[in-house]
Amino acid sequence: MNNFTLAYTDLYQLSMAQVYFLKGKTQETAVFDYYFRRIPFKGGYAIFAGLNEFLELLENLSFSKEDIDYLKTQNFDDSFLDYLQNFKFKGSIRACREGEVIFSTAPILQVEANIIEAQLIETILLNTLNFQTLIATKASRIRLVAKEKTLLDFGLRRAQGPGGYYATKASVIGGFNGTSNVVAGKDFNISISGTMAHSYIQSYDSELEAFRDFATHRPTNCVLLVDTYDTLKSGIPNAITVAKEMEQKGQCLLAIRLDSGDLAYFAKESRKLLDDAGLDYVKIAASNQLDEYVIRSLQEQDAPIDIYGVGTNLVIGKPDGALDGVYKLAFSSGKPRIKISESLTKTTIPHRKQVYRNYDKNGFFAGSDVIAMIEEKEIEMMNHPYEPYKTLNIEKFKKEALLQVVMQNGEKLNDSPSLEQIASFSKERLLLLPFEYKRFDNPHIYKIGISDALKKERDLLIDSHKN
Ligand SMILES: Nc1ncnc2c1ncn2[C@@H]1O[C@H](COP(=O)(O)OP(=O)(O)OP(=O)(O)O)[C@@H](O)[C@H]1O
Ligand SMILES: O=P(O)(O)OC[C@H]1O[C@H](OP(=O)(O)OP(=O)(O)O)[C@H](O)[C@@H]1O
Ligand SMILES: O=C(O)c1cccnc1
Repeated sequence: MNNFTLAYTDLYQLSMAQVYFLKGKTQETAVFDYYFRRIPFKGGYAIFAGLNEFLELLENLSFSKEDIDYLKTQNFDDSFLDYLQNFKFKGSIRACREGEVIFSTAPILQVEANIIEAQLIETILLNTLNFQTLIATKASRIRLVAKEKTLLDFGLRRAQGPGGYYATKASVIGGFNGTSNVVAGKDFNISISGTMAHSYIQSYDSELEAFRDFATHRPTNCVLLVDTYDTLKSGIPNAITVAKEMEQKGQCLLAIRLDSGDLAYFAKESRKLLDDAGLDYVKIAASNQLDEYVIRSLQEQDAPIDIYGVGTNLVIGKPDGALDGVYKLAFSSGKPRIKISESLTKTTIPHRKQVYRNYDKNGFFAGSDVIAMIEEKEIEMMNHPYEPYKTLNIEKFKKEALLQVVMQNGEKLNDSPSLEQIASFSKERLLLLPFEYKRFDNPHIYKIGISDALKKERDLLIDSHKN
């Protein structure tokens, strides 16, 4: 699916890059931070996703001859277009591991490159990381309430165009088990599964015949959709008949699927009918506008649902639809850089930085990360980034540096982890986050602070610009 070129960008990146180029800034180093300001879904954490695709894209990113021909029609300077023709990203990147549990304000990733390269990759970076992080976070919330139940992504048909491809991948990072999306299954080695549509049953004069043909010609992992006409009076009795016929052939019906009505009620009644027929191994799948709240409710109602198929609400990241991740200049030409805003929360944090996660004595996340200057070693205090008098003593906590070098001279330093490895890392990390931060309603606020040294630098820079 990755046939992007560097033209996958916003025009202003190219306009700025041309100015840098014509001003001879091809050797000028810049550092940019990637972070977001607000945790999506009013939640207490997010899950970082998309890093692997981003690094792979970046290694191969260039302008095609057709891109350059097109740019020739857009009033760019010929010498700049010659430079773009040979463009290759040669910078370095430090980042959290993909799957990491992340919070607002602290950099998740830092790019260091010549200013033209660093600027030109902004759009594709944000486009890749914001979306996958949003969807992995949504998936993680759904996993939290679904406990050990099987979660399948059914969203491709309602995704924002091709976004569905990466939504499927991100949903696995957040804890989904499989997908109906065939191409994502193939490319990312995700287990694919599926049932049948109402149209298939409607196309027959008899629901029973429809089930029977399906079971005969597609017996492996066969799931029968039982709600086309009357779930309890027709769908389930017909499914039982076909399950019994399958038994005669040494086959097993995997599941029935409910797709409308009161899913808890129908699941309970269906379970009874199946069990009474000696089909306790036949699972119950449910779908229909599910999200973390409906699934939480179904779980609380003890609905005997084994498999949840989740589509729209997952892949479009409803209700947020976007992560507000931003890419901000922190350092260039040997100087720290800042963007000042009326609102302190929009004032950027300058310098090359490291982010440390604090651990409590039991090895769980202690509820705070501190952003420090990259060269700082001992950090004893952290300051609220925007409220001057709020400080926290963090001396006693064990600390872990979250940003590690993942790309140098434009080359990835490590082999790409498999999706399974990323998902299992994410699961392990989420286990270290106390429940209060995972709560949907008014979750505990995870503290992000800045070190004394960084605060001093930032405030000096604000003062120097104000004067
Ligand atoms: N027992 C339940 N507890 C909580 N939410 C449920 C329960 N059963 C179903 N839901 C959810 O309630 C919503 C019902 O939506 P809607 O009224 O559109 O469904 P429906 O009328 O049964 O289905 P359709 O319109 O597809 O025939 C869905 O999001 C569904 O997942
Ligand atoms: O509700 P979502 O979470 O988005 O899950 C996917 C939905 O897509 C399908 O319906 P659709 O009406 O498209 O096709 P169908 O005829 O197979 O039901 C499926 O039956 C689910 O209801
Ligand atoms: O396999 C299914 O049941 C399925 C796939 C996509 C969307 N809705 C349902």
